[in-house]
Amino acid sequence: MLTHCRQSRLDNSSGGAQTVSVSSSTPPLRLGTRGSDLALTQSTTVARSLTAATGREVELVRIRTEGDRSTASLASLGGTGVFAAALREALLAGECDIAVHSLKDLPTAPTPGLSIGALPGRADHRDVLCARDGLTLAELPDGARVGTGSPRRAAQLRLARPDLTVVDIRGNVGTRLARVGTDLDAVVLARAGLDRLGLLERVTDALDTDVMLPAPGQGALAVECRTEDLREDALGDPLRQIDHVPTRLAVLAERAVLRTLEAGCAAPVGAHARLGTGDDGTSVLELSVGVFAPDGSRELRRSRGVELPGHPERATVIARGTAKAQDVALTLAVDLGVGLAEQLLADGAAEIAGLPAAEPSRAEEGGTVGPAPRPYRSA
Ligand SMILES: NCc1[nH]cc(CCC(=O)O)c1CC(=O)O
Repeated sequence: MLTHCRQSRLDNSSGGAQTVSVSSSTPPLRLGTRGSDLALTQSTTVARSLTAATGREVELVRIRTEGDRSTASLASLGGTGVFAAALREALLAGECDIAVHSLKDLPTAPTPGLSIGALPGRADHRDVLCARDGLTLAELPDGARVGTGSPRRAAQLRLARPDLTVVDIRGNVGTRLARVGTDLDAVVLARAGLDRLGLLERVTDALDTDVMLPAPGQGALAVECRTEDLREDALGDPLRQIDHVPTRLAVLAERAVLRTLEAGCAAPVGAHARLGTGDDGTSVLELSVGVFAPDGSRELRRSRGVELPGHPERATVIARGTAKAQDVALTLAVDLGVGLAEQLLADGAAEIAGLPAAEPSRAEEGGTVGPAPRPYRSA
């Protein structure tokens, strides 16, 4: 199932990344990546920031996945994590040391032996419309054809514009964009992916969360590794250098929603959390969740906030040690997501979104979103 293709190391690569030569006794970190443009861009970004932060050389190892080969719609592939599975296999087989995933494509169930060792600062979380002739969502003509393979986006498009024809499409970002102005009037994509690919000029309308709640974790990258390696400074230190606490708190809450609803990345569920400042200067984590009937006939939206101790938004690089404030903040973030999801379930979310009747469980809490809690500076 896995095919590998060694790529040249990142030092001396063009693009202005700062790389530092290291002694030949330090082996490069091997970063497993899918071969799509988006995956390679994301992997290269993480590789460069690791090298810039630590001087450690990073080598890309290409892994081919089922998700890349299939031409079936993501909805029809059914299972979550088609993209992640091969990278995880390669990590467990020792064929690479770290793997970069789009967090939103990563199943919430923990993989024994693997952990998310770093969550770099998140890019823009929003979905955007790329339409012909610069059209916004409101300006699309009656019955316009809009492409997406995501039941979450399809449901919200139908809610916003019941007249639209939503077309189930698949393929990489470039393939989707190429259909705009030919058989489609527009497609909906993640702004983060377009940004990474240098394609922001194709955006004709940024969809705010009141119209289009993004996928939990959208815009965030996850760096996964073998849990045992995380305890070694050789890997643990570089990963801690690129970890971003506000991102970790936000996506913990969002993914706790998904897990509690027992929903996968293809479910019609949107969530977005952000760390803000309350009236009195306190840190507040605010979470908005929506579950949608796939046909756009119903929606259920709820928001909730929680005050966090200290000032996690100021901590971009985590120091080693223990701090009670961080344990408390991470727990509060998970509780926020679990609590809001339980409320949604009580209000009928499983029926509306066609989810398996979920039994709330906290057993897996924290399992895939990181190693042992580490402190932020709670000044
Ligand atoms: N499901 C595919 C996928 N996975 C991650 C991104 C973009 C980057 C991100 O959302 O983090 C995309 C493309 C898209 O949804 O437009």
